Amino acid sequence: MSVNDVASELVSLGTGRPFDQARAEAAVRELLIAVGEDPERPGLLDTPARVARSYKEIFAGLYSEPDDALNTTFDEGHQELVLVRDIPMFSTCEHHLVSFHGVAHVGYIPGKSGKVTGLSKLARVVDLYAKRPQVQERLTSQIADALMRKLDPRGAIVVIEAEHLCMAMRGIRKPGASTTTSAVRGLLQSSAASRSEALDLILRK
Ligand SMILES: Nc1nc2c(ncn2[C@@H]2O[C@H](COP(=O)(O)OP(=O)(O)OP(=O)(O)O)[C@@H](O)[C@H]2O)c(=O)[nH]1
Ligand SMILES: [Zn+2]
Repeated sequence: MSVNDVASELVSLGTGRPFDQARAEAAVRELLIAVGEDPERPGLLDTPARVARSYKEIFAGLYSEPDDALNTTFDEGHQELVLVRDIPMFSTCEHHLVSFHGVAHVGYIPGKSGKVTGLSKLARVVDLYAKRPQVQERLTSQIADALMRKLDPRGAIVVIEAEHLCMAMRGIRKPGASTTTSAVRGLLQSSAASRSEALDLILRK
C-alpha cells in the first residue's frame, strides 16, 4: 500500500468510534431542554431514543468504509463510458446538520482491462459517502476519488445537483435554489471531447 493509499484511507474513514446510542439520546434530551421544550411531556418521551436511532442511520457512512462498495468488479472488456444518472441522494450539511438532497450522476470510462463494477455499487458508494456530515463539494470529490482508487478507470465524473434545506427553511430562505457540483478525473478531465460527451448525457433531460 502506497503512502497515498494510506492517506486516502485515513481521509475516507470516520473517527473509527462506534455509534454511541446513550450519548446521542442524552444530547437530544439536552437540546430539547435548550430550545425550551419539556422532554418529559408524553409526545417527546420517546423522541431522544428515536432521534438517536435516526442519526445512526443518517450517518451510517461513518461506521463503514464506503469504498468497499466497489470491491466487486468483473472484466467485461467495455472501454466506453458507463453512466448512472439521477441517483437519489440524501446527505447532511455539516454546518447546520440539516439535509441537502437531490440527485447524483456517476460515470466512468473503464481502464484498459475493461474492469467494471455492478451498477448498484455506484449508487451504494454515493449513499455511504452521503451518509456523513458533508459539504457538497467534498461529497462530489470523494465519490470520484473512490472510483479512481477502486476501478482504476481511464476517467471518472460525478455531478451532484442538490437543494440545501439550510438555504431553504432558514437563513437566506431561498427554497428551490439548486447547487450543482462536479468532479472530473483522468481522461474526463484532460479530454474536452470526452468530458462534453459525458456532460451532454448527464444534463440531457
Ligand atoms: N460551499 C458550501 N457551502 C455550504 C454547503 N452547505 C452549507 N453551506 C454554507 O455554509 C455557510 C455557513 O456559513 P456561516 O456564516 O458559518 O453560517 P450561518 O450564519 O448559519 O450562515 P447563513 O446560512 O448564511 O445564515 C452558509 O453560507 C451555507 O450556505 C455546502 O455543501 N457547500
Ligand atoms: Zn447548511
